[in-house]
Amino acid sequence: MDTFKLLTRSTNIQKSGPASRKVSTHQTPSAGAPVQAQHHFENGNLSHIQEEPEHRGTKRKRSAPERNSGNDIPAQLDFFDDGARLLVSSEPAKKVKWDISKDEQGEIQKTEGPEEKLPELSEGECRQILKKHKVKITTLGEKHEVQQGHKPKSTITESEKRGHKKDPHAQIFPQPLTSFRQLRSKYGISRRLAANLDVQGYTEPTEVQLGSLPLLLGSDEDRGLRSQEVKKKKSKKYSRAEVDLVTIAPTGSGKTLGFMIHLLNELLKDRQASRKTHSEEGPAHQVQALIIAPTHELADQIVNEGRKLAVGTGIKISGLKKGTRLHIELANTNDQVNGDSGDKHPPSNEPLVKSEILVSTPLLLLHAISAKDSTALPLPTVSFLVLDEADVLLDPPFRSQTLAIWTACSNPSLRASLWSATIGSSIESLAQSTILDRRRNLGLPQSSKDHPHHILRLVVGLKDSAIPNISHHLIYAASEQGKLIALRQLLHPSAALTTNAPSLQPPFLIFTQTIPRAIALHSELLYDIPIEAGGSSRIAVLHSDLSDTARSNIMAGFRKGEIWILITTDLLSRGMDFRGMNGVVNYDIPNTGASYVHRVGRTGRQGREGGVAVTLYTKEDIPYVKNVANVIAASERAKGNKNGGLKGEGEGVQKWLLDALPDVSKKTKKELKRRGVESRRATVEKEGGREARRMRISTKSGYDRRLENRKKGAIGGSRRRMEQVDGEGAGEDEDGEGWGGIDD
Ligand SMILES: Nc1ncnc2c1ncn2[C@@H]1O[C@H](COP(=O)(O)OP(=O)(O)OP(=O)(O)O)[C@@H](O)[C@H]1O
Repeated sequence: MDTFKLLTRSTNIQKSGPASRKVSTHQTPSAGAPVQAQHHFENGNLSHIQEEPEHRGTKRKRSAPERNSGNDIPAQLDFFDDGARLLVSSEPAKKVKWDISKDEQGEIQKTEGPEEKLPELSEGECRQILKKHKVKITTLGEKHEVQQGHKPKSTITESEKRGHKKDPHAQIFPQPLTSFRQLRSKYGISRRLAANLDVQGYTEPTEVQLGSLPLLLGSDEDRGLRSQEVKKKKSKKYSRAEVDLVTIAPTGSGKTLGFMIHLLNELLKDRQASRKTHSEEGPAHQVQALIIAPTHELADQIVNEGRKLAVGTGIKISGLKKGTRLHIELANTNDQVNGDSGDKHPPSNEPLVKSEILVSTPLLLLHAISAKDSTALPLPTVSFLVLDEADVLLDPPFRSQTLAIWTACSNPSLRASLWSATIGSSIESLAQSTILDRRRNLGLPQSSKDHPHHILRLVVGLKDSAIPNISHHLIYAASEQGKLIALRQLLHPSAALTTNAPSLQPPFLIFTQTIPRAIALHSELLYDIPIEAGGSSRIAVLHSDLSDTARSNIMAGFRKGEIWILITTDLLSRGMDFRGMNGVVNYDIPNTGASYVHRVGRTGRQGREGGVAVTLYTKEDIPYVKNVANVIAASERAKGNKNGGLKGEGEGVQKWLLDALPDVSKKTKKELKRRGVESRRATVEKEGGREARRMRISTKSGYDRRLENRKKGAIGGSRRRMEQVDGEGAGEDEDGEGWGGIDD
């Protein structure tokens, strides 16, 4: 089953270099055009950018390794290529040699190749590079000391010219990160971390990393918030970035790596600093960074990714387990409640969770820090809070939990960063006010020259839009039965040859609106895969009503390629990174435009071409489907498909359809977001079951169903009668007397 092993992003920590990745020669559709680290908006890569200033006559000495020319991808990133190509194209001479051996203290002795020492780019060059990669960074919140010279003239307002206060939403142009080498040469990340990045095959930053890492790792000069002249005068000492960051970047663009590099670097620097000042480290493995994610599956994935980067650094990353308490007193209370003696956890400075980075869902973490009266106990050791999929975490039902955790982070130097492919303005404002209120409540100074604090927003590409490198199909299926027929057509390998249906090869995900619908669809499709191909074991259903163990077994099966088709709810719509995912089927339309963006973003990751997103809709969906149609049209426009996107037959959204679909009112949108299409929630108990019958997932006619039910009833009845007879006989001995049990 090598074909489907492409999904494996996780389980084992990679020990060897990218060239030794097990690659398949099989070309799946989503292998498509080769993978590029930067992909979404720029056909070229950074080599173009680096050439440009030279074209314009700026002399720049570059010791950086050459990148593959043109649109050739770095061999390390071409997960679908065959081994031969990897051997031919990887040029060992140009790779940094990280000959790492550990000494007794776990320190690294290494031999490094040449480090990339690029001179500072001028403001114009920064602006050009960021623009080319559609990276836009603005300051939010407090008034900032933005250098007049750092602002494009066109954005300087009349009042600013007259010397009034500067626009708080000014665009800034930080030094972009044009290669991962700069992480070491310019931002001084640890050698081990740099080596781990190299081993994992990361050489070229993606757009979101290009923009976010200088903001998080650099100084105010690197961020374009203070003139470079100041920097030249000052020695470049380590100082923690006083930046809270809101990042909005497309699905699959590498946000996880962005925040993980930042956290690991900060924690390693902290450790180094505390070694220097106290000649010893602080308490080992104290929780210093929290990463909150909406689902267990995503939390597990983050832990896995983090561990690969943390190999050999001594930094521990773990996922919070059910029932774990973060405070000694809470753990002891638990013991007392459970009748334990209480001396299991004698008061000490030993942390209960021995990890520097803790990843959790909001509810689990809140339980871990909540006292009996439900108040959240403070987390003073936490200096970093990362909200992955921040928009969903700051929306009901997670909002109150997330805010309670945020408030519990009482460390004055807490830095927060929020990441998602979709963050609406209301969530952005909530984040901003939470940051500012928290500072006020802690009595921290507002941003000033001496205590600069910035809230920055980074947007990559078109805000809140679906990635342009997948093909979107919006298919009208009239009724529930029609949807099932359409789905079976998609499942049939020859569908694309005989009809206009898009080609959809496993592995793929199918999303439904509710858990009962996912279960119903699963039992309907269970026997659609021929026995010779693995039969019912190839298809599975995953939802939050399953036990944790069942959930992780299914995830492991899907990642290993044993399961080809996974039916699920929005549980897996966010953050999950399955390599080589060929498609996504929205069996039920998503509740919001953002939900569409995230669901379809499970394919086409890292810029892979060939991913397919199919959305089926019925006449019940017509009042709501414009939400989705608008997102598809925007994505097609981003592709350069000006007419609204009729690229292939049945692909995208045709303009006439977009015009014909009714607009969705604000009220309806709100209701839809909360409940989905109401008729799909109907149960047999309601309305005499009529609506439920209409929305049922089944191809069987009413007549067949009645026959089947009668048959089932008859079988059930006869079984009950048999049991009754058996029951009457049971408990009687041969003499017909009741059994009296065992005498003492
Ligand atoms: N610089 C890079 N070069 C090559 N691959 C990268 C790079 N950065 C990240 N990746 C890979 O890209 C994939 C997607 O990354 P990630 O899961 O972080 O995306 P994301 O932006 O968080 O997406 P989502 O919004 O869906 O959560 C991962 O498999 C990751 O290993």
